[in-house]
Amino acid sequence: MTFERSATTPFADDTVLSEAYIPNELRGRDNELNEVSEILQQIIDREEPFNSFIYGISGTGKTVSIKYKIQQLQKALSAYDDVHATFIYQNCESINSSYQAAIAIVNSFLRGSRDRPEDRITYDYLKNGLSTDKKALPTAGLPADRVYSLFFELLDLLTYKNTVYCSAVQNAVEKKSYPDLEDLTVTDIIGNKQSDSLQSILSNLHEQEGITPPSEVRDYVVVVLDEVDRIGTRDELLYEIPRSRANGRVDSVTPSVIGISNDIAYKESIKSKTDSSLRLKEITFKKYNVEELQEIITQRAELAFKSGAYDEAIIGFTAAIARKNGGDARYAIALLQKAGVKAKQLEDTVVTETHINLADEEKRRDRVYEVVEDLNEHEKLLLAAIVYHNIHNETPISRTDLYPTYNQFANQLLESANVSRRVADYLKEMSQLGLLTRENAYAGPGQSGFTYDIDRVDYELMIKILASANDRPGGLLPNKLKKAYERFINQQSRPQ
Ligand SMILES: Nc1ncnc2c1ncn2[C@@H]1O[C@H](COP(=O)(O)OP(=O)(O)OP(=O)(O)O)[C@@H](O)[C@H]1O
Repeated sequence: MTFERSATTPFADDTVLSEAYIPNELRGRDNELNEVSEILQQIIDREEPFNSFIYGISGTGKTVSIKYKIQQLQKALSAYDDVHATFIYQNCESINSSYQAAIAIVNSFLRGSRDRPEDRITYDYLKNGLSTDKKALPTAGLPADRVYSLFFELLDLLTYKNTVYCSAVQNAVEKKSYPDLEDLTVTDIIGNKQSDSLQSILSNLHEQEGITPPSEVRDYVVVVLDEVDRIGTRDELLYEIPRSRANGRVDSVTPSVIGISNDIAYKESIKSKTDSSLRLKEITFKKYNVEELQEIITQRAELAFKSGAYDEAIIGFTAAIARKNGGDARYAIALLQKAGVKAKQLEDTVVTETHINLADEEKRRDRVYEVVEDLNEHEKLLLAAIVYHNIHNETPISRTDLYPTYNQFANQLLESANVSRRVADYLKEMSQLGLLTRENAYAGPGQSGFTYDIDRVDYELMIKILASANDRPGGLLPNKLKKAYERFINQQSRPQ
């Protein structure tokens, strides 16, 4: 097969549907954006910064709003030469301790600064200023104290003097070619070299060239810890960063922190730990309603698709689906992207509700797959038991009626079963994950209060996942369920 550009692609620019894209305007977040502005405004005003904790369920625009506001602040800061701010963004999704987060941040500077020319000076200076000559810190093995000292050393180095100023002086020296300063190094400029010629040039630069002297600039460092709940509740950077100046761990910069999380339990744990000295401001991002989702979808669809390549009806349709999924803007955008790909595969020139439906189905299947894969062995077998009863039209089913089937499956495949009380916890958890539906059906003393059911369309998927579970031959698919499923399929394919 040779490659040719598809004539039927509906996309004008699919990059606007990627997670990295930051829209020019954020819809439906006026209150939240105003609150974020309030914290960042302190920096423009050269005041003590607020620390903040941002909470909201998944897809409510927390990350994009922070990035958007930081971009705006950075632009605004160019008008003020007496403030300098460095923003560090760290996603903690795959990090499980403050220790690891500190290492990741130090390493992103050690590694990243070399790749970004504008940070070259920072890197040169870091090399001289950080008390390590490693190109990257190992992710294990260093004592925690050492890691945190390096982390705070790094924050303390991220000043105007070490970066913008240093590079302005170097440029000026190069332009004017001062022969006796040809071998000038970063460290010389920063002030360790007290030569008269350097000092007179510096004062000339301040007066004649309008380069602000470092003594007039206040330095801020804002550390954004996204998905901060992942780093757990011990030695938290979330508390250490705001206190680092008072504790003497830094003295050149004023650090602050923005923690972001969608974990309600973490939010509650923060509340109980914070005291007023932290100046920790909590901001809650509301779920999007259908109208707000429509605005977000319209904005993306207009940029992503060619004119006339989507049916207007998909806007409301997609918004309604996303609202049912917890008002999740990420889900809505992912549906647009998948629907566009579906239309292209089917060589349809217009993206319609049909493609959105196909995309939604595929995404739901992917989600079920992920959730089921993460269940423990006993939960998987409970699921197997419910599928078994569902095939026999015996659901909704109570825990009491379900238990013997689970017990049999678990004894056969795992050689032991959990007690009924534990099974109740599993069932509750699985309902919360959206795998099972749970109905209150109180049937009198001694009876289980709930009944459970599962969505019939997912049989094939469930069987597939169970059969490949836990890397064992035959997986966790009980024989009895396998046979019941095969009979069910045969009946379905028999002519009526
Ligand atoms: N108001 C908005 N306008 C435009 N796009 C938005 C808006 N809110 C969210 N999005 C988009 O939706 C997606 C998810 O947003 P974001 O990552 O900010 O959510 P989140 O609240 O941080 O979610 P999580 O808790 O899962 O990390 C991103 O692609 C983002 O650009």
